[in-house]
Amino acid sequence: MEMLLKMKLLFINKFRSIQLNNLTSNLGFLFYPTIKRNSDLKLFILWVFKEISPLTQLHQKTTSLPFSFSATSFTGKGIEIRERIMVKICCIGAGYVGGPTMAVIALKCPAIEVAVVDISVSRINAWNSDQLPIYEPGLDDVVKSCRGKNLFFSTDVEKHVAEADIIFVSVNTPTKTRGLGAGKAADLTYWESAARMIADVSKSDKIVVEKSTVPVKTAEAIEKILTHNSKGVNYQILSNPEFLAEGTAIEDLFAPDRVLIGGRETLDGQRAIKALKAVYAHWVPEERILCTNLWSAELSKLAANAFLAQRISSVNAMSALCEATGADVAEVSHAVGKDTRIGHKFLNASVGFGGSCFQKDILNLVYICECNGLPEVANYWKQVIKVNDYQKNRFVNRIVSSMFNTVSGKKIAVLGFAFKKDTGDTRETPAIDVCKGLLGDKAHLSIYDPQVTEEQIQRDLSMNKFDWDHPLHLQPMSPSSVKQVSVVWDAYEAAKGAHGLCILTEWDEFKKLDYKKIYDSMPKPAFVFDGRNVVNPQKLREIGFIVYSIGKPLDSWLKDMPAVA
Ligand SMILES: NC(=O)C1=CN([C@@H]2O[C@H](COP(=O)(O)OP(=O)(O)OC[C@H]3O[C@@H](n4cnc5c(N)ncnc54)[C@H](O)[C@@H]3O)[C@@H](O)[C@H]2O)C=CC1
Ligand SMILES: O=C(O)[C@H]1O[C@H](OP(=O)(O)OP(=O)(O)OC[C@H]2O[C@@H](n3ccc(=O)[nH]c3=O)[C@H](O)[C@@H]2O)[C@H](O)[C@@H](O)[C@@H]1O
Repeated sequence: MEMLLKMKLLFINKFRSIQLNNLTSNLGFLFYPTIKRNSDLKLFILWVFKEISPLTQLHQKTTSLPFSFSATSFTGKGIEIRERIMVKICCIGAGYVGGPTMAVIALKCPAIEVAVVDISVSRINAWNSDQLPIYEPGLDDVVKSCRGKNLFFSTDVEKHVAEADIIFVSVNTPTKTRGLGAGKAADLTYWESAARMIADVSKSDKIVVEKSTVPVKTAEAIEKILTHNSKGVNYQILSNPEFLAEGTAIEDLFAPDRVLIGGRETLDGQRAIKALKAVYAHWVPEERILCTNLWSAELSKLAANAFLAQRISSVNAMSALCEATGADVAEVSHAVGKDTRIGHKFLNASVGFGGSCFQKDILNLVYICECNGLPEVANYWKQVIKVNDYQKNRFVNRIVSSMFNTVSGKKIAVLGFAFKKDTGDTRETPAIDVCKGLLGDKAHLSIYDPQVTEEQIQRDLSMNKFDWDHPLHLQPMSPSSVKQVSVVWDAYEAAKGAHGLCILTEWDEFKKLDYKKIYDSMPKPAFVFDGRNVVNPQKLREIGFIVYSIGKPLDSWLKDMPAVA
């Protein structure tokens, strides 16, 4: 059969059963790969656009899921289409989530134009420079391969929002520090202002996607803001929470365990889900894209973080018992994790979990439980945070009590400040609480982290709790620096002349340090407090150190000392 006819038939068959409203998204997402490979492309495209254009115009007028169209252009031998039916995505919030997720969408979907916008000029400038604002393995390559092609970073928030078909909102959702729910509830100020701005500037229908982690039922509130200010524009709200972990963000985005999309159970809601699903379907296998109702998607994100944090608090609670009994927490978690029902991941005892989300999201969950009259459930989850605080306090108390009950005037070297390895992020890092605890006992700290700057460490140590979770320009600008803290760029320099050395982040390089050299540079007795179980305590004891490792059998020096917070 003549190729052109074949293609027309294929086209007609393929789209016969599809409603007009879905036609264009299907054209864009499904059909393009087929026609791209055909030699009769030019004639076929002309046919499609002659016949289909009127329909697409109609589509734009009638559907609640608008898609932008650009003219096709033919180059060279008439084979290549440079521009075609194109979806435009805009992401509000160019942070740890917005930046990497959008970069990966742009990489995997060359047909989609992605604009990432932010009110922070310095952040956007950094995204447009060689020095990206966040450190994340693999991110540079992804950004470099799409930036300026189909990935753009801009402060022109309103323009990109107005042009977009799908708007992701990935702004801060900090813990409230004042008023109703202070210390627990999520502060939705930034979300609300983003929603109001979307309503102000939108002239065409939009799919608005919750990417930030938000309380259950936020979509309802957002829907109200948008529809009450809609000026005839239709909005569909989807919940598409993000599960990436920092340090492995690109890996996680390339091969997610699952992508979760929640939407309304109406026809329009289901269409919106389909449109977003089509974006992820470019690289995520169909069975990994889970579609649910809105509230399940919103709650699943809070539940997932709560479950993960709960595992860490469980193993950390065990670590205290190990120290009291002579058991070794690494052996216990290995034995427990061998049970396939439990699994081995996320069972590493530590000085406590950190990061921008676990604590915030559990507090948020606790607040939601309380508001729904479920105090027992709220208390259950609250305990996860209490154990985490206990673990950090216990660590500080171990240091102070080992060193003759005072660290006043003593130099303590701190290795690692980020909340985990392979990131420069310090939000809610346990290092802040440990350092503040030691400073409270008048220690002098010499801190080294391969990815965290002096300015950041000083800010973190002088900022109030939760102040960090706001756009940069709204954070306290020049907090006074803490005098007993120096920040150095080498672990050996940090340790020189220190009475004790504590390891607070599990950077690989801390495993390979020359601890004999370090020992020789320290006054005696020399102590190592390993909050991440990165060193071999036995080897260090052979050098001469007094060693405390979380959840490991205690050094004889520590045995009679008070252990608990
Ligand atoms: N960091 C992480 O690994 C993960 C974070 N999340 C959630 O994603 C959300 C964002 O988190 P991050 O990216 O870490 O935060 P972030 O602080 O790195 O980024 C948020 C960005 O939003 C911008 N912003 C705030 N209000 C704005 C507005 N009205 N218009 C334009 N830009 C605005 C800020 O300037 C900031 O650059 C939070 O809800 C968080 O809980 C979810 C999964 C993982
Ligand atoms: O919502 C979020 O922000 C994200 O929170 C976590 O990701 P992240 O905080 O980047 O890093 P994790 O690897 O989960 O580590 C969190 C903290 O727990 C600590 N941890 C982790 C694992 C473990 O076994 N023990 C332990 O102490 C880490 O050192 C770190 O301080 C979740 O893993 C992500 O799925 C989620 O998307």
